[in-house]
Amino acid sequence: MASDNALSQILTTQQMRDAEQRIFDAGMPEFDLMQLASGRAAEWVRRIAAGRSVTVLCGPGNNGGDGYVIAHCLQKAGLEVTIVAPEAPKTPSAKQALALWGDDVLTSGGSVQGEVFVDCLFGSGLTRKLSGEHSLLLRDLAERHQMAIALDVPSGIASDSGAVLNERLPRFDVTLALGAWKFAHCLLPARDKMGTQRLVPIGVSALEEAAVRVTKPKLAPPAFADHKYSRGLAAIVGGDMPGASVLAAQAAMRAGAGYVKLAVHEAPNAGPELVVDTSHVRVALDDKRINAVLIGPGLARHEGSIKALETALKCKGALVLDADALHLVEPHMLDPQMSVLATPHDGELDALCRKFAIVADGRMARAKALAAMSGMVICAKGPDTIIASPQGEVAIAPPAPSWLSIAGTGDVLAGIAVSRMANGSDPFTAACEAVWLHGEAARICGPAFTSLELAQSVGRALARCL
Ligand SMILES: NC(=O)C1=CN([C@@H]2O[C@H](COP(=O)(O)OP(=O)(O)OC[C@H]3O[C@@H](n4cnc5c(N)ncnc54)[C@H](OP(=O)(O)O)[C@@H]3O)[C@@H](O)[C@H]2O)[C@H](O)CC1
Ligand SMILES: [K+]
Repeated sequence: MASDNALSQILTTQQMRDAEQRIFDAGMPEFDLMQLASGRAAEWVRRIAAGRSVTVLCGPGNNGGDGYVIAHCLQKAGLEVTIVAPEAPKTPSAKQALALWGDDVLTSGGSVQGEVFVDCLFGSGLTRKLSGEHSLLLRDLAERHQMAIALDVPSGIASDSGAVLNERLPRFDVTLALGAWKFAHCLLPARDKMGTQRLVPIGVSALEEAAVRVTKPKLAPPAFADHKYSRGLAAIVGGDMPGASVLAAQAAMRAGAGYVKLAVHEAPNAGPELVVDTSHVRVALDDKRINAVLIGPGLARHEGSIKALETALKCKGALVLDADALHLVEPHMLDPQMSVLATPHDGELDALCRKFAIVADGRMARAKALAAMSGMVICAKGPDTIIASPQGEVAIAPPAPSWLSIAGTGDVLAGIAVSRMANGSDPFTAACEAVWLHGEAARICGPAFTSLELAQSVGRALARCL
């Protein structure tokens, strides 16, 4: 498992430096690590270039040092290579790398006509926005080549926040992350600049406190002796707009729970496979066998909804709060003994942060602070979904199809999550599993699907995790 975690962990610049330091302390000289990292990155560039000429833009730090080594490896492999370096190397390893290259270096890019461009101007050590001169050089070279590859982090992007510091930065076709993922590889707007991403492993070990990328969960089929209650009973509380809770239930039935019950005051037009309980929500939820409850999708916001939410909160078990429930819940209503997962989109995250008096910059900081303050696991959903636990764990979803940007997909996500929690997953694990299954269901659907089709694909997504 440790090696799996090392490949999915997301490190800050400081954590990356500490990890490198541990490698140096274990006896590897700094320049050897640069040669190892750059040699492996060069192999990616060589395959992508497929015989085409390569231009490498080198900066003054170790990202630039990597560039000189990559250029050297590619030249040795027989490719035509040009280096543009507006500044001389400053670090000892970058100076050694220039010496290894030992050939001409252009200080401006005006006359360069290559086919594949590699950006090694700045990487994780970028501390401020690019100067006008650097920004223009980068854009100009990227535009004059057929394709652009960024080494580690594209220049002009803040590694720890994913902020894009300059306007009109190029969009890269490929980004090669060195040693570990950085937050910029996972968060918008940076991720949108990076094209296809590949991780170049260099032997960094797994860090217990590191954030991780959500990876495919390993799920088990039901045991031979299992029955519907041992697999988990999930109750979904519907409201004035029952369509949303039907979508959640359709997803929940395919995500692991053995029994999904929809509690609504009026039976919706749904298939015979769905168990609908139209008794009062107090009666419907008064069942000790219920393992997890979802409330929020289609609930509406009125006195009756608050009563339903209070009833759900009295169940004392596992709870998923979504949509309207996130607007209705108040800090004093939450019992610290409960396992609660909240699945807010950006507007709902804002509303929750106001209620819990959270003041923090950026979605990740807000999700982490809200989780710590409220005791809930927060799944801040969006194109770069962030999952944060009260204990400080953080997971970020890998890219999912942009076709998910339709109404109803949030209801499907909440339905998967409550099913996983009824099946026994803790809220943080359930959120990671749900996010992965949701993305995979969208990939199975292909372009332009409905939310019901998405819910109906969850079973096939789950099959890929067995
Ligand atoms: N991940 C690994 O295990 C390895 C990574 N390597 C590579 O090293 C870089 C990080 O190298 P580092 O030297 O820390 O940083 P950079 O090369 O990104 O640049 C830092 C230098 O640039 C100056 N700076 C910062 N921002 C700007 C700016 N906007 N304009 C001009 N200059 C800037 C900074 O100095 P200041 O004092 O001026 O701030 C530094 O001189 C990582 O990305 C990998 O590519 C290694 O190869 C080993 C393995
Ligand atoms: K770079």
